[in-house]
Amino acid sequence: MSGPLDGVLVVDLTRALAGPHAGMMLGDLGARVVKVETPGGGDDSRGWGPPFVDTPDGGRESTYFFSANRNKESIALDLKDAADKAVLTELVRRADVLLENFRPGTLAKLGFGTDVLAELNPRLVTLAISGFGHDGPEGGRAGYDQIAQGEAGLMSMTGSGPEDPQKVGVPISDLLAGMYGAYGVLAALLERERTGRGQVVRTSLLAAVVGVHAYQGTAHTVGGKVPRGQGNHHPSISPYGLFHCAGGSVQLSCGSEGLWRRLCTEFGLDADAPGFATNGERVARREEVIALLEGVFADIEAPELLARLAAAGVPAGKVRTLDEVYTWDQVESQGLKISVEHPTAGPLTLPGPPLRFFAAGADGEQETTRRDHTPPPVLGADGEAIRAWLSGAEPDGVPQPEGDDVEDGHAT
Ligand SMILES: CC(C)(COP(=O)(O)OP(=O)(O)OC[C@H]1O[C@@H](n2cnc3c(N)ncnc32)[C@H](O)[C@@H]1OP(=O)(O)O)[C@@H](O)C(=O)NCCC(=O)NCCSC(=O)C(=O)O
Repeated sequence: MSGPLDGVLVVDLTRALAGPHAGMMLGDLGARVVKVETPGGGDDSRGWGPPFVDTPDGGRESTYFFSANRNKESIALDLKDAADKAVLTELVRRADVLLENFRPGTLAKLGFGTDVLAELNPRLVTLAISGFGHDGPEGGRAGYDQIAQGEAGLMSMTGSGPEDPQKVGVPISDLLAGMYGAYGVLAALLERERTGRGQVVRTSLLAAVVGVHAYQGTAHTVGGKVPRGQGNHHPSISPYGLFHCAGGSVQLSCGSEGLWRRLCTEFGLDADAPGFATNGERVARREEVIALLEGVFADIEAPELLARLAAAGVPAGKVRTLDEVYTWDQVESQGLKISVEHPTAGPLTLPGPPLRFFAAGADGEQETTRRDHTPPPVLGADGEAIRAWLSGAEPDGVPQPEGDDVEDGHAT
């Protein structure tokens, strides 16, 4: 047992980041994920770099590819070739889930439209990720994260102000589309338990960003505002943001009046001063609040300031660079750093899965989180074993999901 999705077979036709991230999440949960790649170059992201890791055979592996493909097997299939299409057909018959993030219409052109997939395997759950939706006035439009972050409004709310739109430092629309996609897949698998039938789940980079507009969305749809970038301060809470101090800066957030009072007590300020006593007043005077606090913090070094904020119980922290994140013992303690041995690139440290599982009972809690992570695959490395498995001539040692007897065109 390697996770809650043990025995689930996922055929992952995705490339780049959005779809592969969904596949990786399902693999983290214990599903067997078979990644189907184009012969020759494979997943486009295998060519995205630097950084690359040089391998002893004179090749190289992309660290970008490593970010979204742990816990997967790889088979190279030319989906424009009849024999390779037959291999995919056999995989689809056995699969529980199929993932794709082609331009809408591409998979149908390759001979695997949703009608064909449903006929091959009525229990199949298909996740299709597009740029902007499969239908609607701009249905089928191609998309990459950069475009989606702009088109879905995220860049207009990020940055120091209206003249300075900024994208988030990671391809967040891809990652969210992958996450929403995996979440949709899990719901469809649950529904399949009741109905016996799979279904097609669709999301997009656009939907993923709109799905997290949160209070900025309702500030517009209900409040009539058009939120713009406000740098590192919050539009509706004060104080909440990045504050300069002696030789650096710290972040702090007072999301309740109690926290504001604790902050004021610690630094000798009057929490009830006219114009500052309520969050609404402080938001209206955000710049004055920032100036007041930065005046007090001007002579206090960041480590001392953080210690005082922690002692006062005010949520606070620093702005870490990734070298500081990955050497932080708290990150390690949460399983957020894993080690795998890559067949050509050698030992790799990778960001770890964000979910942990615990069996809780009278004896306490026992962690059941998957630990047997496998490295991102070399292109086509598992092709021979997968073909042998599909043909029934499985050599010893080939991993096989539980319950893979094929009945009525689906895995049982
Ligand atoms: C990413 C894309 C813009 C790329 O556009 P395209 O290059 O036009 O991709 P397509 O999906 O249409 O596929 C290109 C061609 O490759 C062919 N193709 C693909 N796989 C195979 C295999 N295995 N064998 C043979 N041929 C193949 C496919 O049939 C098409 O052929 P022809 O039809 O003959 O040309 C689009 O796929 C897209 O909008 N996807 C949905 C949104 C998404 O996931 N975007 C990437 C997020 S990652 C990201 O933004 C980031 O990391 O940053």
